[in-house]
Amino acid sequence: MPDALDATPYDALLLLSFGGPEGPDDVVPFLENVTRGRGIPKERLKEVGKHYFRFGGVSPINGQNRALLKALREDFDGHGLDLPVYWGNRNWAPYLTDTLREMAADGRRRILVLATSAYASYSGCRQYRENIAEALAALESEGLELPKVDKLRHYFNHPGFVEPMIDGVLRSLADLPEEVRDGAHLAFSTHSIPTAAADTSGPVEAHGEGGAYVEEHLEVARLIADAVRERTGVDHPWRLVYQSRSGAPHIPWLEPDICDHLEERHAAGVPAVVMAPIGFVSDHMEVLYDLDTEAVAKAGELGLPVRRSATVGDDPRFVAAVRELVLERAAAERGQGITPCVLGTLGASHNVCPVGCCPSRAPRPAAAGADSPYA
Ligand SMILES: CC1=C(CCC(=O)O)c2cc3nc(cc4[nH]c(cc5[nH]c(cc1n2)c(C)c5CCC(=O)O)c(CCC(=O)O)c4C)C(CCC(=O)O)=C3C
Ligand SMILES: [Fe+2]
Repeated sequence: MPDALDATPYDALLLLSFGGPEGPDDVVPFLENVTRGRGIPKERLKEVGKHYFRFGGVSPINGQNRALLKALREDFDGHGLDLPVYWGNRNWAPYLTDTLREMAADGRRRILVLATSAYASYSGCRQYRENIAEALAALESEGLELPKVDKLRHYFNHPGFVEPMIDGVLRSLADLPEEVRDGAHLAFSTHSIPTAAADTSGPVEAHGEGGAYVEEHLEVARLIADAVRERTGVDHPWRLVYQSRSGAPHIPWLEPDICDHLEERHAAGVPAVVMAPIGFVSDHMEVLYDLDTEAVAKAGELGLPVRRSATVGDDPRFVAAVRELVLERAAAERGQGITPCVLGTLGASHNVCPVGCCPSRAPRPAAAGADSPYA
């Protein structure tokens, strides 16, 4: 039996995710949950509904989170880390508020949150913190004693997140026909967001052109591209591209779109492209539809060989990274500074989101940050 690991002061980990429909009847109510008050055109919603119906109305994201939950529990058990793991979502059952209520009933007092988003941004960070604040407010109105909730730092540059993606890109390259392999370009893809949201992502000092969102993705892309060059001896040109744009057409979002990029690469004579969805933690609908269906169809029209590389999912290295992140944060809370594990040059992201980090257009209370109304 290994020595027991210590997560004190934390008494639970909460996996916090997006949620997705689990059958055809769930699709419309799910999309209503996602888009409530967000100004998404009706046409776009109808279109996105079709993506889900194409897959029987089932998003793979919940199954992937169940697998991650199981892997985390097994990893913690196997390492003598006595920390229960719960799961709650923003947009579908199990809903965050219900999970937090259950955690409070189980007597959990100090909760650490792992969000299934590795980068800074309103959608990937503050919006989850707003969801935690809403859930805490609901518990408060029910007269329950509130647990203290913290959120893990952004893990985009943790080796347990980057290394499985390096292997994924290498596997995709190896899977391309030999005659186009060495000439292949790499397209690192992430969720497009409004440029205004990108520019104000991260702490105030990181605000500016693209903000922390673009900077962090460029770092991961560079880390993967460098490792691929080292391992193959081939310099594959790369670019950060975007997918899954929604919102009104007159509002600028990050570009280029992956499909436009494939067209442009093809026109430039590039013989093949590997699409690496570095913006996502698992192969959910944004990957299955926007890349594997739509972008692959575009490449087919062009006659451009493409491969899509793997996301981390429940890769054991990612699961171990979560354990390390928990132990790192717990030590920091106990005042025992341990050196955070990171690759590259940006350094470890903050443990506590500072005031002004990833602001929303309509300010709402957000928990688990320096501006939290909850202790
Ligand atoms: C940055 C980012 C991530 C990555 C970080 C993270 O993972 O959190 C992400 C993940 C996801 N986005 C997802 C689904 C959707 N996102 C939408 C809409 C939007 N996403 C946005 C951003 C992001 N989204 C934004 C700025 C909007 C516009 C409306 C708004 O400001 O809120 C819409 C509405 C319809 C449409 O696409 O227009 C849907 C259905 C799913 C579930 C997939 C599944 O079911 O398997 C996942 C994991
Ligand atoms: Fe999204």
